[in-house]
Amino acid sequence: MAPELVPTVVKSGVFSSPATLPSRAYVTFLAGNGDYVKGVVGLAKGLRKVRSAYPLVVAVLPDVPEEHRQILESQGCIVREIQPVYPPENQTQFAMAYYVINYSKLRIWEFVEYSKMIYLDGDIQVYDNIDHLFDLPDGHFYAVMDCFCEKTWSHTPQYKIGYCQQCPDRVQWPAEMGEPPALYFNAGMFVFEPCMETYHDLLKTLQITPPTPFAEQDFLNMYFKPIYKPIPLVYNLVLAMLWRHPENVELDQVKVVHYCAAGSKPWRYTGREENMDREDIKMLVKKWWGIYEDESLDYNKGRNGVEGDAESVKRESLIAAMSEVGQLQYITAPSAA
Ligand SMILES: O=c1ccn([C@@H]2O[C@H](COP(=O)(O)OP(=O)(O)O)[C@@H](O)[C@H]2O)c(=O)[nH]1
Ligand SMILES: OC[C@H]1O[C@H](O[C@@H]2[C@@H](O)[C@H](O)[C@@H](O)[C@H](O)[C@@H]2O)[C@H](O)[C@@H](O)[C@H]1O
Ligand SMILES: [Mn+2]
Repeated sequence: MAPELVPTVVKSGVFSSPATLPSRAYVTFLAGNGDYVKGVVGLAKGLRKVRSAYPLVVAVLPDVPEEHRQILESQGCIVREIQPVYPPENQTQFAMAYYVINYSKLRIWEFVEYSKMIYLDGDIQVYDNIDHLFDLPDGHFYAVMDCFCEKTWSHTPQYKIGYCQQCPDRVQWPAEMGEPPALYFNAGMFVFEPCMETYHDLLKTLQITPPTPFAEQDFLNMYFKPIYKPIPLVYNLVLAMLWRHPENVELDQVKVVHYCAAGSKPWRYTGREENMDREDIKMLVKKWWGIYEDESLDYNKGRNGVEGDAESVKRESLIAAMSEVGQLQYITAPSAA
């Protein structure tokens, strides 16, 4: 009988036991009793397909029904209930009502049992392993730059003059309009460090910040501007880039797709909205469904769909997380025979 391989972490003076491993996790946000839960199930299965070493935490608002929470737990998600976060009472009419609930995303800064987290919207799918982003240097806020060309931006000066950060030379920012807008990220995906001090300061700052059309996305851009670092577009393809800036997109290199364009949510896709009849959109929606419907990707199923026991699943992700530390060595356990 082959000796059992037992992983052990070489004592590097940093991690003496699994309990002190740097805990990392993906996190997403779920509100309401509607169909976004399908997006989160798809995301959980997509992360499993790319064999991520880290769990997916789902921050759920109180209005997410128990049935949906159980579906997520059955897919291996860690479900954490959060309370809503509202912007200052007297001005909510300025934020697109649809987006107001997204301020509740700010609760994820209190998940301090994790040293580093990658936030992903529920309408995002991960098609290549991006665990390496957890190794980005601490002290920064990493996210992909957004695009200003969709009608959703028609309230902004940059939209009015046709300026976009994705192609700053197409329409020069006129000197008479002062500084061009600071680099602005899409808040559907970002790498951050939970921290109670930051969390309390975020909420305190929010209470004196009038809501704006892109709600928590605008707020996060303002708040993290000093430490924001853009990361390549392959980590969050905002679909509008395909028709607004095709010269910036190499679709076969894209690791993360963000189904945020109107009509692009795969679980309610009809193909009738503008741009939704494009071949690349149809391919990306089909790709999302391929994962969502793949039963071999259900939790506790092995690579070939063979039932894997929960222990083996846990050990595999612990080994992967420990190998992350780069201190992992295998020793052969004494033969039991
Ligand atoms: O009814 C809703 C609306 C939003 N969300 C969550 O909030 C995120 C941000 O909303 P959305 O992705 O629709 O915004 P977009 O990226 O399309 O602007 C979603 O991905 C979900 O994770 C949700 O759970 N239920
Ligand atoms: O609450 C505001 C939202 O703002 C962002 O979505 C926008 C942004 O991507 C625009 O650039 C698009 O034009 C637009 O369609 C899209 O809704 C985030 O994706 C989402 O997570 C959330 O923060
Ligand atoms: Mn989104």
